[in-house]
Amino acid sequence: MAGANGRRFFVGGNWKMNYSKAISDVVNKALNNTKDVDVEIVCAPPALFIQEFVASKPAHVEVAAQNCYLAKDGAFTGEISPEMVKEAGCAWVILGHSERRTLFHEDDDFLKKKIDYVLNKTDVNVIACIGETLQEREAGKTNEVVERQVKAYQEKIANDQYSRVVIAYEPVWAIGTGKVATPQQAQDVHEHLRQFIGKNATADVAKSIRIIYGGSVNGANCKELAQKPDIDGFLVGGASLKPEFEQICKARQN
Ligand SMILES: O=C[C@H](O)COP(=O)(O)O
Repeated sequence: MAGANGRRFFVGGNWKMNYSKAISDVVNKALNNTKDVDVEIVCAPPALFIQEFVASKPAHVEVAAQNCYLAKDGAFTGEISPEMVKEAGCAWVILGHSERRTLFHEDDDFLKKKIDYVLNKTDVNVIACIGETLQEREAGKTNEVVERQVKAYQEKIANDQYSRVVIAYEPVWAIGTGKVATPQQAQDVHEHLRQFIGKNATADVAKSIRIIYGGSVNGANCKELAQKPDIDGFLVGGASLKPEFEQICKARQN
């Protein structure tokens, strides 16, 4: 069920390169306590453990891959295809995470091709990440950077495909640092993005697209962030592996 603004709250848990049986047990315990919560929950374990998680997770939780390539199969050592992601039980894939951009040199042009492939060749949904570095923020370039990044994705998203896309705004300086953006800082960027996305698509898209925030979200700061009108959920790293993930999934509840 969607919220008053028509957008269903969305919480993603990005496990990154972290896995153990103990972590999986902790997450499943937290998730089992979210069955009656009106929120879309999507967890992204490392690729090798997707099928194990699919077999153990509660039914209301969806699964994402943390990345994929842009072909069905072939000589692409180390990669997995969107089709394989789907076959393993994922309804979602995360694209363009800042760690992929920075450590693995994925740029807007490459990500544009990836989102094109995923949306047009499969029915896998996309969590499309964007976000500025500290240097870019301090130089007053936040809007310029996120506009460039989101526009690259938008070039390949047809108006009727936006329901399959969630935009994750993750300021790089807030990821894994404990320095969460203030609710107002995040709201300002989300509001700007919503208007910008609408200009490149339609007013209906602007109204319905879900824009989630990521960067040091935890059980203590999630409620205040969740009150902001343009924050439609979270992409959570570290805290998605802990019992507090339950509270984060419940951030919009009274
Ligand atoms: O994908 C999640 C983000 O990178 C946030 O990670 P974090 O919650 O550990 O800061």
